[in-house]
Amino acid sequence: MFSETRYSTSPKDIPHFTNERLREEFLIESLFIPDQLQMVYSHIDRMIVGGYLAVEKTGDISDGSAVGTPGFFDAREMGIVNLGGTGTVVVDENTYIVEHRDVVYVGRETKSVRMSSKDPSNPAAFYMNSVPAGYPVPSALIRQADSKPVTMGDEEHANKRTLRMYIHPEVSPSCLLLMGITEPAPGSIWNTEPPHVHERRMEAYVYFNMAPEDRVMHFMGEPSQIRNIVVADRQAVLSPAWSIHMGAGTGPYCFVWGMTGENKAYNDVQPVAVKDLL
Ligand SMILES: O=C(O)C(=O)C[C@H](O)C(=O)CO
Ligand SMILES: [Zn+2]
Repeated sequence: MFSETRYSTSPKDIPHFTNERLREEFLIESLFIPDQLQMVYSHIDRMIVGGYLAVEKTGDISDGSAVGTPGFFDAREMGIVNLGGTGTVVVDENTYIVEHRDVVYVGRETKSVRMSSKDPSNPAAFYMNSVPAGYPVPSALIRQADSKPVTMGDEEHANKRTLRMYIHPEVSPSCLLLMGITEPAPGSIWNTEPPHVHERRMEAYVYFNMAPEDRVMHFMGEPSQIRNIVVADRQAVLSPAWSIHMGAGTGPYCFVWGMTGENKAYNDVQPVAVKDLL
């Protein structure tokens, strides 16, 4: 089921990494291959990052042998974000019509998830984050209109953006998964400023709605050892608890952020002033 398994990395290793090694550890390049479920198992808080580009076939997630339980969701929850055209997600007996930027929450003890597209010429692109969950929460469709928007930053710093919370205690509950989508305002290029670390949670990003020729310069690492990863459309990045994360795009972009760890306290973060980055 997993195209790759990634193990955890110590921040002490980062100064010794080549660019290739940095990309190998933290960048996930190919999540959207027509009709092939792509799943990367990360040992960073055991988050699974997945993608399914539904063209002709229906993608199915039910078998748990790869995670060591009879069913995939016997001890896991998942968030599914549609980055593409209209699709359908069937979670056991519930059928959800999922538009671009809608999110489906799948709770622990779900038996099966089936994903398909309405129109193969404009396929749905389902992006997934799945993490261990201690108790079941009912599955739900969270439409963009139901998400909670928060506007941050300003034009002077080119970091004005709208962050939308979807899987979040104030919007739609989960066990330990948090997910949302951030979009910079036209002309703003920076996300997540000031940067921060969150010692008690890891994070994964997928960048999307980018022109093929554009790139996001994603910055990561301990505040005193900043590195960058060049990221293209629909590529994902893993962000360990010890790493800052911020990025600047050469053109318009959006990104999905997903987090898990000890808590769901979105504000349990330690900001780092840009002037302190080295
Ligand atoms: O632009 C932002 O700021 C974000 O989107 C922040 C992420 O949600 C994040 O890093 C949450 O910890
Ligand atoms: Zn963060």
